[in-house]
Amino acid sequence: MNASGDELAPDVRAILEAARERPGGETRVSVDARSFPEAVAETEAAGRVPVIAEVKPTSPTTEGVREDDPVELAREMVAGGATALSVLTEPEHFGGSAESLRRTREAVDVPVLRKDFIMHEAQLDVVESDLVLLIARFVGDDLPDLVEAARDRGFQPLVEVHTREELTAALAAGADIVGINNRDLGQLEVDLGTFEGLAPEAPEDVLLVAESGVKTVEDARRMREAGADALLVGTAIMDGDVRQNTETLTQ
Ligand SMILES: O=C(O)c1ccccc1NCC(=O)[C@H](O)[C@H](O)COP(=O)(O)O
Repeated sequence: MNASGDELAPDVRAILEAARERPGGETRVSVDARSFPEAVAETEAAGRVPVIAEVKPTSPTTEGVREDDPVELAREMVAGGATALSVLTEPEHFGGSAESLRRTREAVDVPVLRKDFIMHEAQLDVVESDLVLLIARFVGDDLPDLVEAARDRGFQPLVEVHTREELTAALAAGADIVGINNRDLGQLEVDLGTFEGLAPEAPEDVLLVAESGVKTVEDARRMREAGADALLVGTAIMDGDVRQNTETLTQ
């Protein structure tokens, strides 16, 4: 696997370089995590679509910055029916912070994903969350150790993949929550066909999250029909009334 940064979009190379330099926490965290699989099952039982709504103030592919208090946005997303939240903690390219995550998790009772570009173990110790994102392409051969290190701290690791090779690596590392990212980190292009192509390769007992590019109810339906247990949605929820947008996608 390629963790070197070759063939990545310039924005992604910059994200990766900054991530490598970012310090970790000084004290090992220990999390009493809210169960994401249980939250998904409860949403399904209620006949709604499990959505992880993302508090994403900005990104390399978004115009402008949303300056609202992340806690207020998060509350609106939960009121709109979000099963879980994703909070960006990457500061330089996504406008996130560990403090936003800490405050948000305190204010809601749904599971919260820490959305960042974690490169080494000490970076797991920056802030508590229920789920933590590990990107297979970025961490390369360190993936099994990072999955174990995350679980040792009580986190539920969400391992992100984009290719068959990365999916194989995620499963070999013991991942049981896998995000298939429709956004290609090489060109930053989004293709919902990525999820459709890879989802059948995952075992039944793996919880599958369709990440990126879900904009409409039709997109959501398409991902669910392809086997998505949950959807991770940022831009389409952040653009306008976040409560209304979440309600529309979770119905
Ligand atoms: O969203 C970006 O512009 C981006 C650019 C470079 C690397 C990663 C990026 N996004 C990370 C994500 O995984 C998305 O925030 C997440 O899947 C939600 O996607 P979307 O609903 O399309 O905003």
